[in-house]
Amino acid sequence: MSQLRFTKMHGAGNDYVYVNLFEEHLPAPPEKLAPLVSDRHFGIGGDGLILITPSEVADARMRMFNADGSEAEMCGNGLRCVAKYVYDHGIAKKDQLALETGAGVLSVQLETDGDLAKRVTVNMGEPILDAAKIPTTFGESPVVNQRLEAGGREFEVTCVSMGNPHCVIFVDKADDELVLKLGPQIEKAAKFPARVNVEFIEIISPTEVRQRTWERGSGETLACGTGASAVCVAGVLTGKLERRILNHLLGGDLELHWNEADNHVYMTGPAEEVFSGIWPVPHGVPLYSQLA
Ligand SMILES: N[C@H](CCC[C@H](N)C(=O)O)C(=O)O
Repeated sequence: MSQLRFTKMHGAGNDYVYVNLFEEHLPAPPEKLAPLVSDRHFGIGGDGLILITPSEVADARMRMFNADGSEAEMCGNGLRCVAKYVYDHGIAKKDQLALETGAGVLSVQLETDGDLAKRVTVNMGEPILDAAKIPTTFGESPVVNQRLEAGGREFEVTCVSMGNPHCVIFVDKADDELVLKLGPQIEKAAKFPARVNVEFIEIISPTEVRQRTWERGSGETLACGTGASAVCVAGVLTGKLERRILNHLLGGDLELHWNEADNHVYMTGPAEEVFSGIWPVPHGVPLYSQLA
């Protein structure tokens, strides 16, 4: 019987199953495991699977798989938790880490309390505003206040990539009709060849917003760190927000700053370890040992 040792962590309620590949070996392809471990009734439960692996170019590498098994280039809440895990478990006992992601090697600053990391700031790098690189099929760049039709309604959308694609929509009320009905339609809209994460934003003030998120490959999550970063950029591009904002997400708050000096976005927020365990891999999963 194949087993998988895992750690459950969350960043502002965006929870993932983490596997430390410095010590473990995956018994099966991650894209097959992600839907199974993410199942909140028949599995461990989470928004997806995150692998923490050795890196040739950084203190560690993060690979992130959504609950549907699709691999994403970057995960903001996930990277804060990876940083905390790397520090707390002694993989690299430094309060400034370099972490390899699908969006490049990113630098991370930890606020520690003795042996444990409490809050984490990620330098998310520069936003990608070129339409074709987001990717979207909108003609002009940057993609600001473009019209998108979904569910028989028309929206003004602003699109940004933080290594992964985001479609930001400023609304009066981010209700279930928008998030749960239109979110999945926009996620798969033809304008987004790689699908897209969708952020519905209520503006409280030029420095404060409330966000609900329909995530590519995972559905509604309690928080989305790359999404919150994209919202900060979209807010500045549309003239609605200042460069430094507080974002209230369902699962907690994130602080964002799109720094004019270096054009980098900085995201600060919590990272929590919830529990560790051993998951017996169910019969029928195509194990590597059987694929050989
Ligand atoms: N669903 C996203 C990946 C997770 C992003 C989010 N959980 C975050 O904290 O950035 C995508 O397919 O691009």
